[in-house]
Amino acid sequence: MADLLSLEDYQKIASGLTVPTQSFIDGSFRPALSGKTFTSTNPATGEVLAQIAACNSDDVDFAVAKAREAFEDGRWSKLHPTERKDVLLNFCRLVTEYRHELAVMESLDSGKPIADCETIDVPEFTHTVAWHAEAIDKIYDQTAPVGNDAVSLIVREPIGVVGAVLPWNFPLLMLAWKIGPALAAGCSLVIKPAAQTTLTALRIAELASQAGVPDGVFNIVTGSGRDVGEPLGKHMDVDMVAFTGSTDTGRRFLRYAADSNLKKVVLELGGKNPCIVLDDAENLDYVAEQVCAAAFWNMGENCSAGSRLIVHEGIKDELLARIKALAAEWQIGDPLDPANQLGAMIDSGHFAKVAGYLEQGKAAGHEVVLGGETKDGIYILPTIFDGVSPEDALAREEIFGPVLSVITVSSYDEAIAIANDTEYGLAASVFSANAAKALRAARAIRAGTVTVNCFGEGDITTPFGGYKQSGFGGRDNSIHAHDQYTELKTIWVDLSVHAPDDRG
Ligand SMILES: NC(=O)C1=CN([C@@H]2O[C@H](COP(=O)(O)OP(=O)(O)OC[C@H]3O[C@@H](n4cnc5c(N)ncnc54)[C@H](O)[C@@H]3O)[C@@H](O)[C@H]2O)C=CC1
Ligand code: BAL
Repeated sequence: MADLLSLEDYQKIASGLTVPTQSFIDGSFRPALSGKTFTSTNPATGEVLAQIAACNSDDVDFAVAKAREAFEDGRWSKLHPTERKDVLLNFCRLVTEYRHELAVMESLDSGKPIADCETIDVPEFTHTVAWHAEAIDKIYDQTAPVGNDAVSLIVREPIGVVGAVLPWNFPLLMLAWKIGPALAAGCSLVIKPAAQTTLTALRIAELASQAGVPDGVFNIVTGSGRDVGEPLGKHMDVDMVAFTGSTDTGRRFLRYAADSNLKKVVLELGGKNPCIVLDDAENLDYVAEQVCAAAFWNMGENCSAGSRLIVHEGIKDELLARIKALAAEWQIGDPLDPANQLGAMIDSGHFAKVAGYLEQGKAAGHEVVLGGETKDGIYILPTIFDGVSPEDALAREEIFGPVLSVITVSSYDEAIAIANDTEYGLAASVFSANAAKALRAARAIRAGTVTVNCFGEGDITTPFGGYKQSGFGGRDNSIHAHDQYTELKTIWVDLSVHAPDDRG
C-alpha cells in the first residue's frame, strides 16, 4: 500500500509543481512547430494549469521520422533484451522516486482522487512496465515441426513505429498498458495523450529519457484528436496504432488504417458492463461493496464500470438497501484531499453529458434510490436508478459517470439474456454461491473479462480487452500484449539441398 500524505502536504506539492508544457520529441521538449498552444485546466477548480503545445500534422511527421530513425538504427530495437530490461527497471525506480509528484500532477490534471492516484495509478504504472521488462528476456521463440529435411524458426520481431492514442480516464495507467509491452519488445513510440490530460505523460517521457531510453524511442505529441490523433492514424510510416477510448473514435482508426498503409490497429473501447447477482449470492454486504466499486470507482469514468446491476427479485430489496447505505458513505469533493473517494468529472462537457443522463432518468420516471444530483457544477453524486428496463437508454448507453441502473430479473436465463443484450462486450461480474452456476454464467456471457464473486479487471498477468464493439485486434496486459507489438517471422532453412558428404 502506498504511503498517503496529508491534504496539506499534497497542497504544498501542488503549489511547488513545475508542469511540462511542450511536446517531447527525440529526447527534448519542443514547442509546437506552429507555435500554437492550448489551455489545460484543473477540472475541479477551473484553474489554468498550463499552456500546452498545440501540435499538428507537421509535429506528427517530425516525431514519426525521429521514431523511425531510432527504430531502424537499432539503438533500442536491436539492444539485447536484458539491456532493455535493465533500462526499463531503472525507469520504474525513477518513477517510484517521483511518485508523489506524479500522483499530484495526475490528480490536478484529471480530477481523480489523490488516494487512487497514489495507491493505484502510479504503483500500477511501475508494476506494468516492470512486469513486461522482466518478461522480455524470458520469452523464447519457436521452431516448427517440419521434419528432418528442414529447420523452421518462428521468431518475433518488434513491429516498428507504434502510435499510441490515449484516453483521459486513466492517463498514467493506459500509458503503461501501451508502453510496457511496446518498449520491452523494442518498438519506438509516438504517443498522443488526451488533450485534457497531458501532464504526466510528458513528465514520464522525461523520466524515461533520464533512465536511459534513447532519444527518438519515446515521443509525446500533444494536441487534439483532429490535429494529432488523425494524422497519426493516417500516417504512412506508422506500423501500428494502439488506441483506448470511445467506440466511435476507435471506428475512425480503422478507417484511417484502411485509407493509408493498412497499419495494424488495436482498439480497447467502451462498455456497458453487467453485474449479475443471482438469488443464491452470499454475503450481501460484500456483494454490495463490490457493486459500489464497479459502479462508482473513478467516478464511473471507466470502460469496465459495472453500470448495469442485473439482480434477482428474491434478494433485490435486501441488496439494494446495502448498496445504498454504502454508496452514501463515499466522500466526494476536492481531489487532492486523501479522504475523498470521488473527485471531479473530467471537464464541463462530460459533466453536462452525465448530468443529462440524470435528468433523462428522472424524466423517464425511474426511481432515484440515491443521488441524482450534481455538486458545484463539476461533481456528480453516486446515483442509483431502480426500475430500469433493458430497453432504456440508461441500460444501453455508456454513461461514463457514477450512475448505476438496476434491472430486476426472475431467473438465471433472463439475467444472462439481458447481460448479453448489448452492443458491448468488455467486462462482467457474476455473484453466486454455486460455483458451477457462476462458471456457467461466466462462459455464457460474451465479454473479454468476467469476474466471479468480485468486481475487477484481472491483473497484469491476464489479458484485457473486449468482445463485440468493445474491442478489436488484440489484448492489453499479460504476455498476449507482447504479441500485439511484434510481428511473427518464419525463417525456413532447407536442409535437403546439402548431401551428408557436403558437411564441412
Ligand atoms: N474506453 C475508454 O476507456 C474510454 C471511453 N470513453 C468514452 O468516450 C466518450 C467521449 O470521450 P472522448 O474523450 O471524446 O473520447 P475519444 O475516444 O474521442 O478520445 C480518446 C482519444 O482519442 C483522441 N481522438 C478524438 N477524436 C479523434 C479523431 N477524430 N481522430 C483521432 N483521434 C481522436 C482524443 O484526443 C483522445 O486522445 C466518453 O463519454 C466515454 O463514454 C472516453 C475515454 C476512455
Ligand atoms: N479500466 C481501464 C481501461 C479504461 O477504462 O480505459
